[in-house]
Amino acid sequence: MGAALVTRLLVGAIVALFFIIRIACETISFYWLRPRRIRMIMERQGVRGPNPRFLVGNIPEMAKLIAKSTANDMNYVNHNVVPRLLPHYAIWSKTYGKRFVFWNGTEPRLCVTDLGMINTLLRKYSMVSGKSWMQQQGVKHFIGRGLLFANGDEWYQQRHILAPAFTPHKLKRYCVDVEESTAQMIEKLNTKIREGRSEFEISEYLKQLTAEIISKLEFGPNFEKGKQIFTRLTDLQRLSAQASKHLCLPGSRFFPSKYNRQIKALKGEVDKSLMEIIQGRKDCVDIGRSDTHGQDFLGVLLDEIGREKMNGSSDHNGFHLNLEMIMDELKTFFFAGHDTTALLLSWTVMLLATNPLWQDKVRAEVKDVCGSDAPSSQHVSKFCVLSMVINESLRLYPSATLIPRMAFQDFQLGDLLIPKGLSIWIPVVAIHHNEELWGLDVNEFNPNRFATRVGGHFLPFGAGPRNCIGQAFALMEAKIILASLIQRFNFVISNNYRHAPEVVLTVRPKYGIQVILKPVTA
Ligand code: HEM
Repeated sequence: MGAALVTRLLVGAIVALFFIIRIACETISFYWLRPRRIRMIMERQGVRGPNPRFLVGNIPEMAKLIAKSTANDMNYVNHNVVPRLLPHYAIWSKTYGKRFVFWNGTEPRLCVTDLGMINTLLRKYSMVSGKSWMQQQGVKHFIGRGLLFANGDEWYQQRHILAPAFTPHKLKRYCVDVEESTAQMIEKLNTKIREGRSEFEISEYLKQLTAEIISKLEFGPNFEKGKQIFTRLTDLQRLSAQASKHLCLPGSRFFPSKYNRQIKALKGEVDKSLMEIIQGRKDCVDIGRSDTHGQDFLGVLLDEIGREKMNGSSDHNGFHLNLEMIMDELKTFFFAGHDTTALLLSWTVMLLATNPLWQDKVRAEVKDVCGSDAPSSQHVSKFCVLSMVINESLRLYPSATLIPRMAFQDFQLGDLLIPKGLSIWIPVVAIHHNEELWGLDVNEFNPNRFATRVGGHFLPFGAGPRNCIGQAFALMEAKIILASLIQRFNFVISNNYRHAPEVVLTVRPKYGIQVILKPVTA
């Protein structure tokens, strides 16, 4: 009896020791050996960069540079934003050349601006590269395993399941919601003007508008509840944005720190409310109260689960959608689909408010195309000048400053061997402001450059199979909203506007966009 107990204890101790040694080895490999190996491989190929510090890499240096470059507003509305938004890129690309490696904590990141390499990476290697562990950890509590952060086969199957939600027929349907919500916002603005107000912080209105629209797209009749949930999700996004500061230390995500506790509590609250909507919609069909899950995005996803149940198998190579994943997709699409579009609209209003000649040109086009009708999906394809203006806005202020990809296996990219575990960063905002690609007026607002097709150096929606799934919808939505605004109002930039773009996941105006609105008289 005694001997058996001792044997069991001994076996237990050996197993525990085995696991401790394994975890220690994995930690050493992950935090030290692997990064060292990647650094050596890249140095052998002549790619260098700033020296990283243990565990924190170049994060403190980047944080310091950004704090300095964004400490003050820009002197006047000028669009030379790269030294302000990516000061580390501006300095390191001068010191180390067009491609260099820097370290986000223990994650090595190769910065690449060569268009041939970018094209190959985004188009050819979409299955063997993707979002890194560090990035996934940063958004784990916020949007989880939805399309934006999924990788490999899981990403591929999700993309195929979600594509039917963005057919031209569905987009037209969603536009009815865009038109309705825009009309309501315009009415709100008009009421305030009638009450005597003339200055508006327009980006706040546009954020609320796009949040309402994406909530309608996702939840249809349940959109008001969806909107409330998404307010909490925005708080969660703000907390998650600080993740890189909190994830450098090994195991830090397990510490019961104030940050970790706050994030978990908020996530619990958001998930519970979302699950109530999802389950409610599903129950209606299960108990026979309704024979359809609905035409909205949630309906498309629940239909997919219903189809799997009926067929008894998945059409997607064994990949199964479940309610948890639906929740992650709903959060992902809210995150990816409302702030980005609101920012496009806000920057475009700012650009038109500071370029009255272009504002007049767009207004004349809207009058030509729509007459006195409210802009709608049927007008969208006829807005040529507006399209050029939107593209120029996306060039100067792309919501996504960077497109990241981590290599999941070794592969050849141009003349470089990319080792497994190396992250590749495409600095979109720097490419969009590159004089060699765009000409001497690169930092000026000149929509005429989009009068003809531009090449692979215009990347506001990414490229290749992993490009933005919502691109067509975002552009339709933006055109309807901007055309509606410009049809009804003249906008002039207010003296209170402070030009201070900053990056908080996306490129945003630090103090909003203050404009003076005057109703257009016929
Ligand atoms: C002006 C508005 C928008 C901009 C500038 C934008 C930009 C982007 C970019 C650059 C990517 C690629 C990210 C990468 O390759 O890592 C992306 C992906 C994505 N976008 Fe958008 N987006 C916009 C609007 C939308 C809208 C309206 C939706 C949804 C309704 C949406 C949903 C997504 C999703 C789900 C992905 C991930 C696609 C995948 O990985 O397969 N986006 N977006």
